Amino acid sequence: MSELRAVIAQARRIVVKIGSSSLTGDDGRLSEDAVGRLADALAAERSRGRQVILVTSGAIAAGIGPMGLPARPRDLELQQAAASVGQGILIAAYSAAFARHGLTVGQVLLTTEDMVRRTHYGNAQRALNRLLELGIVPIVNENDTVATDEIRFGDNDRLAALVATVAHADALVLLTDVDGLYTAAPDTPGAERIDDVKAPEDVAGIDISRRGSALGTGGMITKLEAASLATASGVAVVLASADDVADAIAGRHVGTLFHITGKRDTTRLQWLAHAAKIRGGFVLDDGAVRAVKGRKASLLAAGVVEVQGAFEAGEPVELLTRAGAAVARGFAGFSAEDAARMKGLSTDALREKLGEHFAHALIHIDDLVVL
Ligand SMILES: Nc1ncnc2c1ncn2[C@@H]1O[C@H](COP(=O)(O)OP(=O)(O)O)[C@@H](O)[C@H]1O
Ligand SMILES: N[C@@H](CCC(=O)OP(=O)(O)O)C(=O)O
Repeated sequence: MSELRAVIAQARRIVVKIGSSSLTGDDGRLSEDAVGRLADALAAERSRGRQVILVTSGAIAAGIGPMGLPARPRDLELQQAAASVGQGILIAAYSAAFARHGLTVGQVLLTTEDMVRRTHYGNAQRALNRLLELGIVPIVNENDTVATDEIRFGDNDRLAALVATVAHADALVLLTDVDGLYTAAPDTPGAERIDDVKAPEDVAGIDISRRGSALGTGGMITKLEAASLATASGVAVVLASADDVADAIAGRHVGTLFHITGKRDTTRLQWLAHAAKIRGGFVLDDGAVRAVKGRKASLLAAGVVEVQGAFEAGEPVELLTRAGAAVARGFAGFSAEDAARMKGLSTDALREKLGEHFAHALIHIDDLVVL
C-alpha cells in the first residue's frame, strides 16, 4: 500500500461530499447501489471513531424519474419541484442504507444564508455538533425547494466547503465521477492526473472549462473553488472518484490532495470577499475608511455619510470611499432603511434618539473583510 496522506488519515471530523453524477445510474435515476456503497464506507469510518458529515447532491436527479421528466430540468420552479420530490427519496435511501449498520441519519437542509451570516451560522454549527455528539450521521443538502436563483449555491461543492469550515472539520473529501483533477478535461489526449496541489498557483494554468456531467452542475470549476475556500480555512481537501471513497477517506494515495494554505475559520469572510452578491453599500467618511482599513475596527454609524441600495440586516454590502472605491465588504448589521436613520450618529446619539437596539456598530468587526 502506498504511503498515507497523514493529514487525511488523522482527520477526526470529515465532511464527505458526493455529486449527483456519482449517485445516478445510466437510466438517470438514483442508484440505491451507489447510496449503499457510500453508506458502507462511511459507516466503517464511524466504527473507527471518526465523525462524518455527508453532504449529498442528487435531490433533483432523484426527482426526475418519479416525475416523468426527460432530463434534469433547467427552469428554477421545476428544479424546486424535482428537489422536493427527490429529497425525500434520497434521504429514505440513506436512512435504509445506514440503518443496515445500526446508524441513524439526520437531514439538514441549508441555504447560503445559514452558512455565511454571523447570526445564522452558529445555529447550523450547533445543530451539526449536537447530531455528531449523539452519534447521528448528518446528511446535508441545499434547501433547493425554497432557494431562489439569487441566493442559491446551485452546486454542493461550495456548500460542502462552508459546512467543513463551520463544523471545524479537519478534512473535506469531494467525491465525483472522475478520479482526480487532470491537467485538462480527463478525456483530452495527454491529460494527466495531478497528485498534489500545494498552492493556488499550481492550478492556475489548468483547463477546467469543460462542463461536468449531464446531472452534475458545476464541473471542475466549483470543485476548485470549494477546494480553495476550504484549504484557505485550514481544511485539507481530497478530490477523488466515488468508487475510491474508502481509500480516499483512509488517506491512501488516490485522487488529488489539496494542501492547507490558511488558518481555520475564515471561509465565510472569503465567501464575502470573493463570491457573495453585494446588496448595497455604505459610503464612509475619511476617518471611517482609515479605521476600517488600518485598525480593522467595526464600522460605526458615525462614519457613514450615505447608504446605498435596499438590503436587509445580514446581507452583504460594500464599504466605499467618497470617491466610490470599494475598501471592504461586510454583512450589514441593520437594514438599509434602519441604516439610513442611523448614519452620522454617534453611539450615544443612537441610544438617545432611536433606542438601545440601535446603539451598535453598523457592521461588526467579525463580519468585515478588508479588500
Ligand atoms: N481538468 C479537469 N479535471 C478533471 N475533471 C474535469 C476537468 N475539467 C472538467 N472536468 C469534468 O468535471 C466533471 C465532474 O463535475 P460534475 O459533473 O459537476 O460532478 P459532480 O456531479 O460530482 O459534482 C468530470 O466528469 C469531468 O468531465
Ligand atoms: N442540491 C442539488 C445539487 C446540485 C448538484 O447537482 O450538485 P453537483 O452534482 O454536486 O454538481 C441536488 O440535490 O440536486
